[in-house]
Amino acid sequence: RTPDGLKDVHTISSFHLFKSAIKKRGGTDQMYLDFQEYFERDGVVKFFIKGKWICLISDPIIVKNMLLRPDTFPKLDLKEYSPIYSRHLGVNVVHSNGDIWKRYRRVCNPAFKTIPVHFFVETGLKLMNVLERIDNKPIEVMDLMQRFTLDALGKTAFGFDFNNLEDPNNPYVTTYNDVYQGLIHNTFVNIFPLERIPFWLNRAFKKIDKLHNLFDEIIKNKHKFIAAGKSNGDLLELMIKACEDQNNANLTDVELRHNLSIFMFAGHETTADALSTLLYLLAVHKDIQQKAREEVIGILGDSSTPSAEQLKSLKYINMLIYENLRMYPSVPIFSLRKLSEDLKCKNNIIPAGTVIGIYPYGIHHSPTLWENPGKFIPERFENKNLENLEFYGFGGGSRMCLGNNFSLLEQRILVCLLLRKYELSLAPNSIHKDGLKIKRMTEPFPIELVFKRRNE
Ligand code: HEM
Repeated sequence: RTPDGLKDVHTISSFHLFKSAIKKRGGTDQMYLDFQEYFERDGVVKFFIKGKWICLISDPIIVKNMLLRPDTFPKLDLKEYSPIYSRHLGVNVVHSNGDIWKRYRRVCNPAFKTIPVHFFVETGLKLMNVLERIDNKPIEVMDLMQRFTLDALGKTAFGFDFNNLEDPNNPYVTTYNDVYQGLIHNTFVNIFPLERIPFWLNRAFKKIDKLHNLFDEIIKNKHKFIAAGKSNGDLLELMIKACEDQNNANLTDVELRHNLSIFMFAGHETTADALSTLLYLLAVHKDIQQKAREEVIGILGDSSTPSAEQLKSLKYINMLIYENLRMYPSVPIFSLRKLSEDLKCKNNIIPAGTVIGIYPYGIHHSPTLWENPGKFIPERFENKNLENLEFYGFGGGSRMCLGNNFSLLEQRILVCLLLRKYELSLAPNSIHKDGLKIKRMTEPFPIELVFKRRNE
């Protein structure tokens, strides 16, 4: 039954959600089109999932206010949402509140200050080797980007090589994918109440525990590595060292594991999706692709890989990255929050206790906030202060993305390497020739691109 306070908020029916999942028409773009009238008029719609009413908020003023007052709009305890998420991610820096969150941030912040860029370059060069072997034939980029970002994140987060680019079927990758593709990012698991079936849940827990064993082993080895006086500069090492600071409370190995798991959760698919849609946009906007290439060649000169200084100067590439994230925000719904007080949203008063999801797609595509929101126009971000734009690709306020610079660097490096060497175009007869077709949430149907070697 709908609670009284939510009666006037428009409902996306469970049948609609089900139909979207089955018909593979569950993209966040289609959801916005189907319910744009209500998002624009009320700034909120609701749906029922995992035994809860969830309100999706797209009103920019309310969203700004929510992000500036995290104590009034705390994150939902994962235990209340899903046993699977809770088992894998525990209490971590994304889903915690108050003092626990502050304690985690004190340990994580210094780790993200010095990002070991060379790992991105090394992994990027490995990806170039894969492309070299393909030789002008169409290749599916979403899979390729997933493999690249997993390898890059494994190395930068804990100095571990998943080797997904060279050997995608190795047991580490399979163990990881069993949890992420099979459970965490699986639409059916997220829509249907499978977690209520004890047999199914037990099997899911076994897969999660297997991945935990791998992470625990990595943490154990890292302690030994540091004790031997060695250094690699990855996030795990920097976090362990930050714990040694007297002002920081020590994190237990389980807390370290929960936070490393959330870095994988928050940083792998997000960057892979962003890179895939960006490469697609470059492939279909040849003029923009050429302008971006000219910037890369102008700044890099003869060097084949970018230095940290050169990366800072890539202004146009940065604009492309932001505009891509505006059009295709790779976090389509922010981590859920629970209202600690009633919330007035235009004509509705949403009662305290309601679960809320911030919906950036609705803000980024609102015709009242952006001119021609469906068009790829990187110049929107030229000389603009991001705070003055209704842009929430990386969140906002004190809970803003901790890995935004990490991801920006990773994306800039890969775009540089690719544009310098290849000309990108959409494969002939692509289903995306009249616009990107999204299958579920932010996941497009496979995108085949041709990487044609340039005559330098
Ligand atoms: C294109 C890539 C990425 C996008 C679009 C993105 C987006 C976001 C967004 C929207 C939030 C805010 C969520 C909320 O308020 O509920 C967030 C938070 C966060 N992100 Fe990212 N992210 C990306 C990459 C990464 C990477 C690579 C990492 C780490 C390796 C990372 C780690 C985090 C963490 C730890 C938080 C939580 C911060 C806090 O609550 O204190 N993200 N991200």
